Amino acid sequence: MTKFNDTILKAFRGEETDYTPVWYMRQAGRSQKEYRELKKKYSLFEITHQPELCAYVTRLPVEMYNVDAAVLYKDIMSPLPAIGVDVDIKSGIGPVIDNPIVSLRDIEKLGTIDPESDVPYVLDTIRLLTKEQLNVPLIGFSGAPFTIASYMIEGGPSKNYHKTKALMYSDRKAWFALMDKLADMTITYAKAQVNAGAQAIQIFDSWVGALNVTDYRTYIKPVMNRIFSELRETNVPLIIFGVGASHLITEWNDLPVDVIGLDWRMSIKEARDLDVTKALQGNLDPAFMLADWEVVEEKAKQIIDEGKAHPSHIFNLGHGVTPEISPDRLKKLTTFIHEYSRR
Ligand SMILES: O=C(O)CCc1c2[nH]c(c1CC(=O)O)Cc1[nH]c(c(CC(=O)O)c1CCC(=O)O)Cc1[nH]c(c(CC(=O)O)c1CCC(=O)O)Cc1[nH]c(c(CCC(=O)O)c1CC(=O)O)C2
Repeated sequence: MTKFNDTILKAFRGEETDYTPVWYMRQAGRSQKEYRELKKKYSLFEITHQPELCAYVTRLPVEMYNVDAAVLYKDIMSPLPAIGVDVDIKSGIGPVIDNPIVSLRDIEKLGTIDPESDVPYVLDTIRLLTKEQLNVPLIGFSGAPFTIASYMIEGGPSKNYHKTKALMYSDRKAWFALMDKLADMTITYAKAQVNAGAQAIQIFDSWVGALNVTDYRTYIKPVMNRIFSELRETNVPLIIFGVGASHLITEWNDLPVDVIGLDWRMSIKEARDLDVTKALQGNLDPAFMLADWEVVEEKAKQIIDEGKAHPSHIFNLGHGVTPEISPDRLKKLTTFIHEYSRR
């Protein structure tokens, strides 16, 4: 195995690096033909239950693109069965929950996660990857309470989160009970990933941008503060990410996180101009990946240049790699970022 490359961990911690490190959300998955072949035989959950296979899927983009980190292949819904939520991932739809949460009674029935007995395969995959296979750090992750709750309440993906917001606005007791249960799950699950070997944790609050700032402060910020404060004990870098959440970025800057993941709606410079002090991750609009290479290169240069002026920057897309994006493009972009950013 070649020497372990910890560049991205330095960038996560806000230290200057020799070049801009890069990883891509959803770098493992449907954009790769090897993955699509596997999916003819196995579902996402079937892959994640087999550590050797799951480690292979996780490693594939690292080997193919030379990215600076691996991200554990699984879904934000993966821990839900452990707390008693029956979830299925349906092709072309996404996560589906047949018995959505409607009341405090449903919330009180939710259990707690014991990672060693409930998701041993996740921990085994991490051990395999970090002890034997990877020469770059492994990023573990968990969904955040609002985003997970939105699937549990809506029963699947949603455009407007009306049922989720209705519960939040009308039954504070139920809402905070749900946030607390999901926070406990997130903390226990993320800590177990670190204990097994994960070297950074990203918390996906993908859909929290649906809330305004005042409601974020009232209904979400306290629970996010608790999650990150407790995860600080692990000493690994902590990343927060959300889509369409630029209006919440100064709220996130208050949280005990190391890195803020930006989607494409706000530039790195605009974030810095708001006095955001954390390391920044992002933020090429995945749509650019379908445009002519010259266009991609020009936009990537701008992001790298703005990132260099910031204490620390990690290149990523503004959201996950979509199935249409070609692996050749991802490889070319990774090489370009590494070469162009070298100091
Ligand atoms: O069908 C679709 O287009 C996506 C369906 C979907 C899934 N989870 C979901 C959604 C979105 C939704 O419906 O709300 C729900 C889901 N999963 C996830 C997030 C967080 C986010 O992306 O903002 C979310 C919510 C937000 C979002 O999807 O944009 C996270 C996720 N899914 C997954 C991974 C692991 C990985 O990519 O290595 C990761 C995390 C790490 C990372 O970003 O790299 C894997 C995953 N989940 C899923 C799929 C597709 C189906 C499959 O191969 O069986 C796949 C594989 C792929 O993306 O190609 C299912």
